[in-house]
Amino acid sequence: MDEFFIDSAQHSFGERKILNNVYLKCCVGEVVGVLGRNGCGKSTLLKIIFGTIKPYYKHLRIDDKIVQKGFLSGKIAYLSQSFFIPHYLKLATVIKLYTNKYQHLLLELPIFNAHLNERIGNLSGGNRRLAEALLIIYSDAKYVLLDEPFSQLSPLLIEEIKTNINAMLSYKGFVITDHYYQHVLNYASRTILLHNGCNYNINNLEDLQLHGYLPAMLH
Ligand SMILES: Nc1ncnc2c1ncn2[C@@H]1O[C@H](COP(=O)(O)OP(=O)(O)OP(=O)(O)O)[C@@H](O)[C@H]1O
Repeated sequence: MDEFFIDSAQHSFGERKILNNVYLKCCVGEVVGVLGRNGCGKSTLLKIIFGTIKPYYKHLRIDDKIVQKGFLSGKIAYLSQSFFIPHYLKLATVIKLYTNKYQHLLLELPIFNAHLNERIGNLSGGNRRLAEALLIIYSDAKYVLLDEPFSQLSPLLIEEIKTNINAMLSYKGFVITDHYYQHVLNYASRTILLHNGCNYNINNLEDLQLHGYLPAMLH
């Protein structure tokens, strides 16, 4: 099966229980949205899947194989909330370092082409965020976890992210967390909400109100 899932994810920081019993599945060809209030554990969940947080318990399967840390399988890539590429590297160098199979697609992108000889630290904050997101989207990994990919981006760059995810959807599955909930709800194939350490399926704004993510009198 071309899918990964994490089941029964449980994690606490000290006495504070963050994830109680969380399930998340992602197939190749779909974009799964993950919403939730600040501090509910979205990044923690993605880091557990990627393998940089060791949870109290989890069952992680990638393409029918039980896996301890996602990154060790080579099939999971994770875009964190903070910049991860050294500021002094030129974009052209970074593309060669971070991509392989889909490198030619990335090099052909007009938005990248204009900046190839620039150092990544000299790009505007939004363009740097976009560049890092595109490197992860076009990485070799089959499943891509994007932690707030739309934050700092103007509407045109948000569309650029979506266009490039669409371009890779036949090869990959994507998980996206973001507080731009309308973008997530409208764009994702399906969406879950993390709340009180558990996951809930979300179909519309009313579901988000029901679980207290949105104020009741929004519309
Ligand atoms: N290393 C850590 N040590 C202790 N507490 C932590 C640690 N990392 C995260 N936390 C706490 O765990 C909770 C969940 O954090 P997490 O970053 O997963 O939330 P989030 O849903 O991604 O939030 P946001 O939407 O604000 O990015 C928060 O209360 C946070 O303060």
